[in-house]
Amino acid sequence: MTDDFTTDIYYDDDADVSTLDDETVAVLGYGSQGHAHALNLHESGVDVVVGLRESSSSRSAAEADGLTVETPADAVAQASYVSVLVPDTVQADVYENAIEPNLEEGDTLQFAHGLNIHYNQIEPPEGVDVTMVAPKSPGHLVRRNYENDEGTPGLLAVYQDTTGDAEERALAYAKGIGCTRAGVIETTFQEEVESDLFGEQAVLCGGVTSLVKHGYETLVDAGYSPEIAYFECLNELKLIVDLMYEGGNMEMWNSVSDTAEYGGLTRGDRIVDESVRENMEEVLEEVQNGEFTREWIVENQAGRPSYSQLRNAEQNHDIEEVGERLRDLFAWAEDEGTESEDESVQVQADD
Ligand SMILES: NC(=O)C1=CN([C@@H]2O[C@H](COP(=O)(O)OP(=O)(O)OC[C@H]3O[C@@H](n4cnc5c(N)ncnc54)[C@H](OP(=O)(O)O)[C@@H]3O)[C@@H](O)[C@H]2O)C=CC1
Ligand SMILES: CC[C@](O)(C(C)=O)C(=O)O
Ligand SMILES: [Mg+2]
Ligand SMILES: [Mg+2]
Repeated sequence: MTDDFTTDIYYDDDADVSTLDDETVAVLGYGSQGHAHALNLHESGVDVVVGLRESSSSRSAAEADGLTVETPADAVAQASYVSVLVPDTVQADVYENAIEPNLEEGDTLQFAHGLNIHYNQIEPPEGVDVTMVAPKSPGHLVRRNYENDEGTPGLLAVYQDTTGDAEERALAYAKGIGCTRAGVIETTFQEEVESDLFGEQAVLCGGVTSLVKHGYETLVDAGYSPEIAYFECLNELKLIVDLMYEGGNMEMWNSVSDTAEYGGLTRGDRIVDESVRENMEEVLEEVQNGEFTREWIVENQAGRPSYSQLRNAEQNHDIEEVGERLRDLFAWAEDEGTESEDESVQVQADD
């Protein structure tokens, strides 16, 4: 742990995976986060059981990876530590039907995102610990980083500590999935949920795709070739962000030409201007006052009509088709799939 920051940050030396010796960890779900947590914990020496529906399409993958698979209810019944890694929208239902009836006093109920606890969709009983270990990364990279002996930063929060060991146990889990290699920041469920929802909506997922599409459309509508617009506004973004990731904005500014730096510094704030900042504040308020989560719950209850429509529009945007054709021609292009797509990007960055 270091004292240099505004909050506690934990590293490998602060955690001990053997805290979970003699315990079974149930990982519910084998999707993006679930497969990464289950495999990383398993390879860290933790006894893991994966909880999946009988009909689950992920069952064969988990079994092929050498893991024991049970139904969610049976997995919880066998375990003293339950990691809830099914989608946020089904967690309340899975909790009611499979988790709550099988929880025992002293068990740990853990999340990778605090939405259902923070917005009161799940109300855990007294007598169990409720914690969160939230990797700040897509699950496939949590797995890849672990396999490469690297770590993934994460957040840790304790919502309810009845055993007195909640923090120590969550730290052991965080080490088991590789997060303490990179640093685990102590937080609260509220701070994790609100900052995560804001970040993915305004900057990381929503903001950046919108910026890319607007840039691409502006060039194509002005008569430039879609291929050039794709490389300029989407492909090169990864290379620019790699520099920001490695050394902050200054490393990026130092690497690009003076012309790019002057143009960016004088024009950037004209694009993302004060009105964008006001929009960001509105989006944050909708997260804080629960409006976004209420909307998302109703959208799911209605069968996701808007979500499906928006997803189709995104899928049918020209930039997808142009990008697919171009990526197929990359020298390192591999078979389809998240792993191979991730690989291809990595090779490009290393070049
Ligand atoms: N995606 C990410 O990288 C990140 C996610 N998180 C958080 O991690 C948690 C998990 O998210 P994520 O990994 O994206 O989830 P996924 O959508 O990838 O989870 C899919 C898995 O959940 C199973 N599942 C779906 N519905 C049910 C159900 N009703 N009952 C039992 N199992 C079910 C699926 O199996 P089946 O074949 O049965 O459908 C599959 O194994 C969420 O809280 C999320 O906010 C946090 C940080 C990043
Ligand atoms: C940025 C999206 C994320 O919050 C994540 C990968 O961290 C998510 O919910 O998937
Ligand atoms: Mg998120
Ligand atoms: Mg996130």
